[in-house]
Amino acid sequence: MPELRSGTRRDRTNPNPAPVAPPERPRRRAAAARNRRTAASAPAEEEDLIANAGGEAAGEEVRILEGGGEIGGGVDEEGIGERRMDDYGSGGKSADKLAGGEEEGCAAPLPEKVQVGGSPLYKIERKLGKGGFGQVYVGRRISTTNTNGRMGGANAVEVALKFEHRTSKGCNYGPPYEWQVYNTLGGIHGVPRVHFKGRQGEYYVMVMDMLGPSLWDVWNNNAHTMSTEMVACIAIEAISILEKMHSKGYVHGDVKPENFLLGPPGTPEEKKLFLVDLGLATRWKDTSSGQHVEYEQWPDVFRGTVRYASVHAHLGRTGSRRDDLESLAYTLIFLLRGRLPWQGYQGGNKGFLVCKKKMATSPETLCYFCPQPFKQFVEYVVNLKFDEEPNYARYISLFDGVVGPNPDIRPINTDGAQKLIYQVGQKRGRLMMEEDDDEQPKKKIRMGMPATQWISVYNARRPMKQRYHYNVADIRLAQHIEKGNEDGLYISCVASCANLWALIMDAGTGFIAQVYELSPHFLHKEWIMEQWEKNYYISALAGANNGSSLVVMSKGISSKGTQFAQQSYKVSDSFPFKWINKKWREGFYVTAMATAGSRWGVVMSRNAGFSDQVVELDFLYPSEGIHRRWDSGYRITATAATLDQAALVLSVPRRKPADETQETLRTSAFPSQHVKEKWAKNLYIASVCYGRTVS
Ligand SMILES: Nc1ncnc2c1ncn2[C@@H]1O[C@H](COP(=O)(O)OP(=O)(O)OP(=O)(O)O)[C@@H](O)[C@H]1O
Repeated sequence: MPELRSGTRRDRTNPNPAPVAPPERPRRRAAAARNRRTAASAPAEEEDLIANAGGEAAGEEVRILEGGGEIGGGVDEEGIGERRMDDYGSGGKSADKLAGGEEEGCAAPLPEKVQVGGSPLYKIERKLGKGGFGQVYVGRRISTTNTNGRMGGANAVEVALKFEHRTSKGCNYGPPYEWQVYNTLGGIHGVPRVHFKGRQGEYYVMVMDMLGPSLWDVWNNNAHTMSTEMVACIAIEAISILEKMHSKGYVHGDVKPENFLLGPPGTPEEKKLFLVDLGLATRWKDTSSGQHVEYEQWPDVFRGTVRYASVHAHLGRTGSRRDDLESLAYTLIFLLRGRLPWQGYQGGNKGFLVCKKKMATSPETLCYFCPQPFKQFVEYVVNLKFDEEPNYARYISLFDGVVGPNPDIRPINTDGAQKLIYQVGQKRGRLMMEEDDDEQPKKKIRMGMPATQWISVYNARRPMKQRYHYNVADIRLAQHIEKGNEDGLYISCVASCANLWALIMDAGTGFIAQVYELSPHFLHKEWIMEQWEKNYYISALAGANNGSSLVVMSKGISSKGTQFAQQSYKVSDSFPFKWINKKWREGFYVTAMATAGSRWGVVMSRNAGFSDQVVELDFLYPSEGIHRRWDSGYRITATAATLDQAALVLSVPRRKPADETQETLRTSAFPSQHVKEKWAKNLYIASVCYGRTVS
């Protein structure tokens, strides 16, 4: 198991942000819960209540009911629809990292001389740089053994010595995790070679090839500018380095200007590009099976550097090849334009605001004033799927027109890229990549145009009566609910749009009793606790933009439905994933969810009838994630959305339904007509919410 480093954030002397170092991600279930560095931005917590009900009988599962709501959107007058049993016949189926270094209060002084793992003896000279974990110094060889007097290689007169203190979080389990990665990647195209490593006193020391300035240094020393040709050459060569790294099964995980170094000045390698700092590298390909690693999302886990991280990394998705390329795209635009649109955010929710801005910035806006190839590159990489193989050769060829035709006089050595283009050309039986004829046109995301919509989810059920009401004002709620109850229907979901309610009532809930309350609070604790005392549990809730809420609490039938054994809810200013994660470990599952304005309300219950649960959270409808989860047996069981984000909870039911069909719809108006079409196919609304869907 890889050890990963972790620590707390601190500012660097370098004005650029350093990576955030998260604590270990908890293991939720057997599948691929790898150690991660996580960011800890605890949301403002307001409620965390538990109802401990004594022994309600548990039988079969009750469908979990949910609702969500948001403001905005054009809505018309109140509507109602009903599917009766006789409608369609009855035969149908239904950071910054903290290094052990001098300024951080780690008292251990660096040794004056270093000799580790059979290396020559080195005298420590000037400092080359410092990151969140390590500090890097020049080591000058003073022993005379094994020397041929030349620079470079294991016998070099000057080497780079990377020190990590043994108490640094990255060394919790022994030597730094980065060492393992260097074992595989050290010395491949664009990665410096590590010659010796070992522990000396309080420090783990890695002896590596000495390199020159970073791209950030070059940009900084050149009045915060860099020529288009230089950046295009960097693009070309960096893509080829990433291709090589990826071909070895790794993603770098922290691509940024500070981690690209040039060779030492005055040497034949001074124009050669290297990528360093492999402390966040992870495998995208499983070593033994050769398969792509499993897709996961842990919305409170962040790895990398906020400014350059991919949107997927912000959202806690498993790192894959696309993330390095997206970070490279931001690196290039930064070097070219001197600034990225999401710089300058501060405060506890900086990560959220930066990610939101990244999602809201179209490639056109990001690359305004940049030559066309940069925009095309951004467009390609932000549209890559989780396990999609990037077309590296094609990306490289985008920059052909921006760099000079003679590779020998380019500001950056592009040998690696030329080799790659040549190899791919050979493989394909042609020399260059003009095409791609075989590429399907893709639906573009991140158009910089946010939209809010209804998200409705439909499950296959045996024919039953279901009824919906939408655009319901507060005062009309009671009469609809009473009428429904008279007809033998209970509320299964609620939602809100523009301070009006949507109400789904049906005959298939399995409830035996139900109460509800419309309250000006999100949520009304006293009332909920009173009902908990009477063994009612929250079965659906919705919040309006004005802060009011509609909470529905129900009792289940023991012979037909599961009665929750315990329930807990939380209201918070950001999506409370940390809390959800904690509750998962205590045996709770999300059973209802809603939003009021930008606040989230999440209800979790024990004995919920699920064997596993995941969350998909995004700044748009997370289509790719949902399809992946569907393929692995999850079904959406709760939805909610704010104006910024949509969250979908997907669960594996303990009892598999006879028909697992589930469909979703996104519509700008309440899907009144669509619902009828779904009913005709015995698909019934299982969840509905209104909020952010596309951008
Ligand atoms: N081989 C090298 N030759 C010259 N300078 C180097 C070398 N390796 C690292 N440096 C310098 O030291 C700095 C810190 O190194 P590195 O990024 O590996 O440390 P880190 O603590 O893992 O950093 P981070 O906080 O980015 O994770 C680099 O930005 C670079 O300036």
